[in-house]
Amino acid sequence: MPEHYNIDTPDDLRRLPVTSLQHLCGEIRSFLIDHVASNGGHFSSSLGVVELTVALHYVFNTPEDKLVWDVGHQAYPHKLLTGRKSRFHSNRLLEGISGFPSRDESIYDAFGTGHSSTSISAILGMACAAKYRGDHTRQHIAVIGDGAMTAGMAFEALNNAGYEQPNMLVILNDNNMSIDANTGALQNYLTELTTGKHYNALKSHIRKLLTHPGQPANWPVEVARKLQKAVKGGLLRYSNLFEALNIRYFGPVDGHDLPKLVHVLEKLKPIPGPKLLHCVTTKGQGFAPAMTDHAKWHAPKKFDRATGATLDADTTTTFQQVFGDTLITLANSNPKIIAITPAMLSGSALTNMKKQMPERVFDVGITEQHAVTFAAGLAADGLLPYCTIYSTFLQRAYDQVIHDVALQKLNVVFCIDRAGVTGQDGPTHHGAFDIAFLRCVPGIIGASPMDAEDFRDLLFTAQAGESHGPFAVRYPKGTTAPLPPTAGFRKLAIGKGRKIRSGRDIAILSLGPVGQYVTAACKELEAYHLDVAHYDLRFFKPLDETLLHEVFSRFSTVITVEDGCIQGGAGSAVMEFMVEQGYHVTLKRLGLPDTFATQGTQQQLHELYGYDKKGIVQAVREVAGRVKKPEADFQIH
Ligand SMILES: Cc1ncc(C[n+]2csc(CCOP(=O)(O)OP(=O)(O)O)c2C)c(N)n1
Ligand SMILES: CC(=O)[C@@H](O)[C@H](O)COP(=O)(O)O
Ligand SMILES: [Mg+2]
Repeated sequence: MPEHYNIDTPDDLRRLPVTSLQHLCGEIRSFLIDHVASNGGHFSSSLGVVELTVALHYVFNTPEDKLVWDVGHQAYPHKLLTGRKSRFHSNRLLEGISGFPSRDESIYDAFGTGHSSTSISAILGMACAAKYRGDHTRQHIAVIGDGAMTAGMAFEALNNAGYEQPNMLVILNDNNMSIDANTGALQNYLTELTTGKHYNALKSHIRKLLTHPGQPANWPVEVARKLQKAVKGGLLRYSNLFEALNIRYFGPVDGHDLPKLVHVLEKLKPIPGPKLLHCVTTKGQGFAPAMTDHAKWHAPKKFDRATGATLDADTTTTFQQVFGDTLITLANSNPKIIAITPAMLSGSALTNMKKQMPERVFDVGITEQHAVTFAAGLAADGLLPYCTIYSTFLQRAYDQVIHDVALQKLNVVFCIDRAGVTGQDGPTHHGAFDIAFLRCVPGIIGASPMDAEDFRDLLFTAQAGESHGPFAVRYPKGTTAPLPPTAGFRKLAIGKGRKIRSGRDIAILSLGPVGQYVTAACKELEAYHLDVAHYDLRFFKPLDETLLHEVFSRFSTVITVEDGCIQGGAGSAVMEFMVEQGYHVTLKRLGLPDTFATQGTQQQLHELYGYDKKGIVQAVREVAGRVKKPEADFQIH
């Protein structure tokens, strides 16, 4: 940030002459590039809205006027201008500031975001609240991207806004990109609007016709007036999607032309009712590599700012790679397999499959609810969809999982990516709840692999048999030991776990890759003369009752470990079994406590919440009475 401008708050900004603003934008960009180059984070969306952010805080009276950033991954310039410059070095770090707007963090963050397409509903709520209170002066602004605009929620809100008619401004930040290429008919429509093919051409034809020197003079005044009214109220209105919803459409405007933006926003300010300003920007503006390879620069890791080369390139195998490769292999031998992603094509490692078999991969936009019901439709017609959704985003489609898939016993494979803590995106993005919200759904099969081989086998098993209804496989973001070179597929028995290690003193039941921590902990516990048995549950539904009977009849102390919320999770399922079967043993459940897990690296969070190797060793020693339990289960200093 510019030392000589010394901008800490929008008030400082508003004291600058409009002519200084472009220079300030350059300095903000430079700061952002430096910061993300050394720390990683969301990048190109923020670079794309620098001018827009400056213009909004310049023209509107934030924080009194309300400003909501959709998704919030583009809000870094907003954070820098609203008092968080000095703390920005801690962005996304444990105990640092959030990478997204957060009401806990700043009065300038009118609404917390992280998940997409909530901004119009939220700002409409605030605008209606102001109207209800009789406040007709406060301004309400939502900034939403073209990707976020593809979601049903955005249209539900527009539908409502066009009816309620409160004072609000939606800024459609159209950079013609989602994380990957934006898909869907809306994108084509927006491109038509920006290139002026239809709406703007029609507008100017009509204007010409009505102002033609000869014509109107020859028409009776009344006829000309009626014609004008009809054209504006009908033809023009219904040729624009937003106008048809009773929302005044303005634009397109160049979102990097700062004086123009300031001028347009000033003009829009006094216009009552809901308005939409179509703003065209370039994702990654100001950093050449990010302006071309958009997907790569959406949220890069550390990089060399001079060359754009990635630093600390990760060469380890990830669950995502295993998923992408396995699905291609399975699809090659099973023509029924179809992949679906709601706008997370590269994040879900489906890019190669899309290249190899484009007609079998559907990127349906940011539409989790639709994605699930679309999968249900494909399944109802005999295909086998692998519906790949991040755990946190699946929360949106809960009713669709129940009503459209499970109730109809349709064969949909839910590939639940980013299960467990996801890291620096923090509480909005952790996959904490899927076990708890899925395991109460009748008939669903729910599994989580401990390693890459098991993962492949589960994906194979989900298509290798008779009809099974919904089959969910949850797996985390990140690294796994690579597959053995000769690994073939094994069909796994549904609802069967496995014994990893025998032991006499205590049994640990784990679900998913955290089983690796358990393996390491059991070894370490030998040094404390504790002989610990380890079982991999593999399935959280149905539970392996035979295995559980064995465990509860042999051990008086049992610990469960999972990367998910404790309340309602796999450990809770085990506890229900124990109580229902009349076993009386000491049971300790490790996982995420009853709080929204904070941000930090995955490793830091596993440690913080006590289910990494160290936490497991500690828990075993505590329940075995070898060490005293600390005061609190977990603490954030
Ligand atoms: C409900 C939900 N689904 C998916 C995502 C992941 N996601 C974050 S940003 C993004 C793309 C948004 O595109 P757009 O709104 O155009 O913003 P841009 O990245 O282009 O600035 C996606 C898919 C999310 N945050 N929330
Ligand atoms: C803002 C958002 O929702 C995405 O950009 C998300 O941060 C991607 O997460 P991954 O990096 O784990 O794909
Ligand atoms: Mg976009």
